[in-house]
Amino acid sequence: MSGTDGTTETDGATETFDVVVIGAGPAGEVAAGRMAEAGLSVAVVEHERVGGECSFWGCMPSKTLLRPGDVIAAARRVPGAAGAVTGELDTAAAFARRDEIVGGFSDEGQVPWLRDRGVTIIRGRGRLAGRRLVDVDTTKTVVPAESDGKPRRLAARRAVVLATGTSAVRPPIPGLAEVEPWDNRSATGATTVPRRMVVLGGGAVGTELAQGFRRLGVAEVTIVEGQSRLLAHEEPFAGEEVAKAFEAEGITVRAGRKVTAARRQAAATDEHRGPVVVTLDDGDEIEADEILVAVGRHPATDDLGLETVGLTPGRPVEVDDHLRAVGVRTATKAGAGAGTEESGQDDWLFAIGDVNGRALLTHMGKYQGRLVADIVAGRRDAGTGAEPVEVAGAGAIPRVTFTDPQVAAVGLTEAAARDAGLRVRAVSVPTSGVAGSSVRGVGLVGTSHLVVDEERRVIVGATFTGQDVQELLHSATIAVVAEIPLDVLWHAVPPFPTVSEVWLRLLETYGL
Ligand SMILES: Cc1cc2nc3c(=O)[nH]c(=O)nc-3n(C[C@H](O)[C@H](O)[C@H](O)COP(=O)(O)OP(=O)(O)OC[C@H]3O[C@@H](n4cnc5c(N)ncnc54)[C@H](O)[C@@H]3O)c2cc1C
Ligand SMILES: NC(=O)c1ccc[n+]([C@@H]2O[C@H](COP(=O)([O-])OP(=O)(O)OC[C@H]3O[C@@H](n4cnc5c(N)ncnc54)[C@H](O)[C@@H]3O)[C@@H](O)[C@H]2O)c1
Repeated sequence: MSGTDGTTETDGATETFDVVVIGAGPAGEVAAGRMAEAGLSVAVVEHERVGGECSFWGCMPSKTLLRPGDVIAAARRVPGAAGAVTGELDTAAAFARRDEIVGGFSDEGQVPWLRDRGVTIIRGRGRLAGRRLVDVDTTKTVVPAESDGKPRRLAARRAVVLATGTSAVRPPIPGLAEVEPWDNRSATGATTVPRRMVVLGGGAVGTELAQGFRRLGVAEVTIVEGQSRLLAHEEPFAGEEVAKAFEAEGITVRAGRKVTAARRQAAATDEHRGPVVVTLDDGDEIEADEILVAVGRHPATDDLGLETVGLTPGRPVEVDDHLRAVGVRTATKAGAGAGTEESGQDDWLFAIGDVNGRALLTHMGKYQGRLVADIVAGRRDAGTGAEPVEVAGAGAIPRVTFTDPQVAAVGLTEAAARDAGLRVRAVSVPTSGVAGSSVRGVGLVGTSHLVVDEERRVIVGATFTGQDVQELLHSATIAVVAEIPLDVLWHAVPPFPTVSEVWLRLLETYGL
């Protein structure tokens, strides 16, 4: 098999590209587009919608549904504006805006970005079929009009990139499957709000959607979280502040509790599914109209043909710092006996985005997509000539939970830094203690917090809670990634009156 970059070949049975990407979510899209821009011939195989979970059932619809409640809450904190908020949140208009944002659940708006770059989109379900080979079942697509239903075999000259994402975990709780709980897809795609809702899991999905639905009009919302606090992976104060705000707006938080059983009280009718009752491990029962399960994600590797290259299905695809899959069965070596195979590192299989389990965030998947595109296209570091490495994955992952108050964090928590053996000191100040916060309204809450590596005098973690703190985060991300010494940061003067003056207060509190 031979070919020049930028061309596609077919021998009738096998179509050959430089690169085959499986999955056109944010990670796969970015990787495919950037590789095509570099002149490679690229096929991307997608069985649902170009844009993936984020565009249709994740980031975009969830943030759209949160926005009306956020704006109203922010206006109510501003004397002079508060009195102008006289009506109720218009739930129907919020859902209509969500429908616009998800393009009516069509990917027509997303496809041109790939096609304009010359990427071939193949509708169907992709599966590895051995070294550098991908089989596509073109009957398995939600866009049958673009498929002739015939099986296709694709060969990749340079690389196969797995970007198949995840789906919601449904824990094996007795009765849970039978009550047909909501997951992120049913919740972000809802067209009505239930009167009462139980949310299982107080992580990112659970907290955002619990508050979103409360503000959209759900009368009773209860979150059941197995760990001792909400957002258990963040600094302890973050989950505590979110829980306090939730309780104040009528969301009940049952932390440190497990659901042991679920049942529906009555049989479903056309109009009504009947109330659902969940039993907790302390014997309490909670009755609701819907239960949302938000307890984490399962990688889409169950039926991806991983076993054909020596990897184990049903788990995240482990990768090295160049995003190459670890443990891929290497090709038969010349001179070795027929059928001899060696297990070890091979260089053609990459896994990016949620499917590698490193950081289940759109921006991190896209970052990994850019890195893999550069590696496959042969770009090297201008200074060292080295292959690109995933620098941000090691202790510099930025994340924002879009609750009110928001939780925006990058790098290590204080506990994680200590666990990593660092000698750290943490400082914190109230986010509302600066003039920039006062002009934004009254009753604002939140904390700004830095974790400083005492030996190097650099920031290894930062967390900001409060209203609209998401835009503070990138300054912290730059400080963490660039390892800027505190004494240099002292000369980065925050403008007055902005909330970024918390940086000044934090450095002063540290002792500068
Ligand atoms: C409710 C919710 C809210 C979220 N909000 C945010 C947020 O605000 N910010 C943020 O950064 N992250 C957020 N996330 C996480 C974000 O959605 C994911 O990190 C992101 O979608 C991962 O991108 P991906 O490309 O790796 O996978 P996905 O988006 O899951 O895309 C994978 C694609 O692969 C396709 N696919 C799978 N298997 C095959 C196959 N065998 N053949 C062909 N195609 C296949 C799928 O159909 C899908 O299109 C949220 C998640 C949820 C659930
Ligand atoms: N704003 C954002 O960037 C955003 C928003 C939503 C999701 N996401 C991403 O999606 C990923 C998945 O989110 P998620 O909320 O599903 O998972 P998660 O891992 O963030 O949270 C799941 C929570 O469920 C709890 N849990 C697990 N099993 C339980 C059980 N049986 N009973 C009660 N609680 C239980 C866990 O302790 C955890 O707190 C996140 O890791 C995040 O990276 C990001």
